[in-house]
Amino acid sequence: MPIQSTLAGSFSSLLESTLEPVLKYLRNLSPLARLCVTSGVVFVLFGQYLRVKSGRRTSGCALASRLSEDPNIRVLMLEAGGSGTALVQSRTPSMYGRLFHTKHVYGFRTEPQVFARGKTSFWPRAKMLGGCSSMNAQMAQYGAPGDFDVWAQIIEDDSWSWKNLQRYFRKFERYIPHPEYPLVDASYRGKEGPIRVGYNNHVASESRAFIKSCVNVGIPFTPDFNGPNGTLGVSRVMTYVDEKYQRVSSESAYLTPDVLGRKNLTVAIHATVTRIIFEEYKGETQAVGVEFATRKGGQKYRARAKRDVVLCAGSIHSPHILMLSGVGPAKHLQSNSIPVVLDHPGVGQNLTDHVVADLYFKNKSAGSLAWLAPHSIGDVGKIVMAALQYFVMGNGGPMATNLGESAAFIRSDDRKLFPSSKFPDQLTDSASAKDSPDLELFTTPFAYKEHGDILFDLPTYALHCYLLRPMSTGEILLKSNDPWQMPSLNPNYLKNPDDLLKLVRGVRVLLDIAHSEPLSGYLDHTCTREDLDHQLHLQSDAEIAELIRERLETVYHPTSTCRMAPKEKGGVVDSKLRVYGIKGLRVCDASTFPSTISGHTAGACYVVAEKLADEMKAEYNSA
Ligand SMILES: Cc1cc2nc3c(=O)[nH]c(=O)nc-3n(C[C@H](O)[C@H](O)[C@H](O)COP(=O)(O)OP(=O)(O)OC[C@H]3O[C@@H](n4cnc5c(N)ncnc54)[C@H](O)[C@@H]3O)c2cc1C
Repeated sequence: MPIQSTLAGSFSSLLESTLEPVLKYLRNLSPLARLCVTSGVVFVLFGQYLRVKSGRRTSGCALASRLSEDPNIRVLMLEAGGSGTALVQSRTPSMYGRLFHTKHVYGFRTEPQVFARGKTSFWPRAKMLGGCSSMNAQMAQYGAPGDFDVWAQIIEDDSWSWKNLQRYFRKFERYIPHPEYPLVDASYRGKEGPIRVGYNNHVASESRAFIKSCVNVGIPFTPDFNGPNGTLGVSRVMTYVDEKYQRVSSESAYLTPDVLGRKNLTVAIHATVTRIIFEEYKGETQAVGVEFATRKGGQKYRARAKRDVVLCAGSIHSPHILMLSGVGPAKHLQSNSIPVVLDHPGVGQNLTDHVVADLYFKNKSAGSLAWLAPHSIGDVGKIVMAALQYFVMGNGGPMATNLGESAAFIRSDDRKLFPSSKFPDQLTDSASAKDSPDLELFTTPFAYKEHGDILFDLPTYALHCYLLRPMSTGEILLKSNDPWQMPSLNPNYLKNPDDLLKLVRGVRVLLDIAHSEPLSGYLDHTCTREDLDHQLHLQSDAEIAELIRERLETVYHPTSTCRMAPKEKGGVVDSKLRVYGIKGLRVCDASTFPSTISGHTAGACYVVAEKLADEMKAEYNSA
């Protein structure tokens, strides 16, 4: 049956019969959740246009907010989790790690990584409003200009080039000038966007010293990683932390009470999309809605869309939902007893993730924040004082650290840092341009293992090196056709040998930095403990490579599993983020990145959503 007539003819009864259990469910939510979901909005699902979006995440909140600026566009957003802004661990910049093993997070583990000692890697992904922007490290570096020019080349559409995306970076951003950072050219930063960025986070003296030590080993200072001169250099990291020292997430910025008060926007939480519903119309397959449930084994609900279903479920769940719905590699779907709607070999492929190797040092100054995980009465005292400063006096302090405080973006073929006499190998250049980096070095005010599960019993400081342009890629596959069983994740870390060799270079330069003044003055290089890295510079490259394999972890940036690229090149969506071969179905999140970016992924997620919102509004209004 044609979609238009279904909506025109029978949508009110559909609303009552199909969604009454959800309405009942919504009425039974806790007061806080009620506020988030209903907040003056009536659960109305038809109008001039109807969209259904699954998930309310980094990209999803931005898209829903922008689309619903147009009163003619009706938006229903479905999110598997609850509110992020309601959680103190999300709002407080230093506390996001405390969410990792809670019900607000999907605690994925990768398949054993054969090139990294067969270890599995923990991949926390947010299950809450705002998605991973509600629990990320708040580092606001958006990648290098060349990354987006590569995107434009891959998808053969110049609207994705750096030059043309500038207006979207400015559109989401509201830069808060900071007296300590007068060198930033504020005229280059966005002024009126919803996402507040600036330098309001707490920074340890060691992280300031890191910047000077980097300059001393030959890495130039840059005032702004997102400035007109590109991203190479060392600096303090700009953050998604506001003037009140609170996290700025996609939820807090885009879903304000005003936005939630719009009559044409409905946000439902604890609503997990289990599959997309398709219908055949005039010989074409069309997405007409989604099926969702509040829990495994619970009642299933359906919501229909008049125009588009937009998946914003992130790099793991968007391909997962597509495959569960019959859109993916045909043989793989069949082997999981899923009827094939469309053979789409690219779905779940091209999984690309940034990996990090951590170095641990004993901190001999008073600045270490290792006491945030207390080991003594003295540590507890420090926590109490910090909590008073942050929560009672409201003036920030150590609890306002985002942990990733300073960073340097470098190239592994920089001959000043890596002279050919010591590093003779010619490694494949995977950077996006000659002035784009392939390695990031960053600091944290204490050392940790296993994503913070294991801490040291002494004051520490940590340096980290991560690979920005890995050449190893992997895949996401189904484990079964059960939507509640999480898929298999295999990023194939270090499959390409050059990835490891670049990390070895990164670790080498980190060790130089650690042994250069002024940072070296903070670290106790006389310490010989084997679980610390004060003697690591004495080891061979082969030994360092083994240490990297052992310590390798995700930096939480999986991308490109529903890649925007020509279909014959493994693309899943076109340059308007439409799934090839299916009408009314789009994807809008990090899964669509044509290739990964040389930095932190949240900014590009906002850009993708801002751009799509503009294009959808224009498209609908001209229809
Ligand atoms: C610990 C951590 C630290 C990070 N640090 C930084 C950083 O410092 N700077 C930076 O720029 N980036 C950082 N990132 C990465 C960045 O936050 C993500 O790349 C970005 O937020 C991804 O956005 P997204 O829209 O693709 O998906 P997500 O933000 O992951 O959103 C997906 C959403 O979909 C929902 N969902 C999933 N499945 C379903 C379903 N079936 N039905 C309904 N809803 C569903 C989820 O609950 C979630 O809300 C970090 C990420 C993590 C996890």
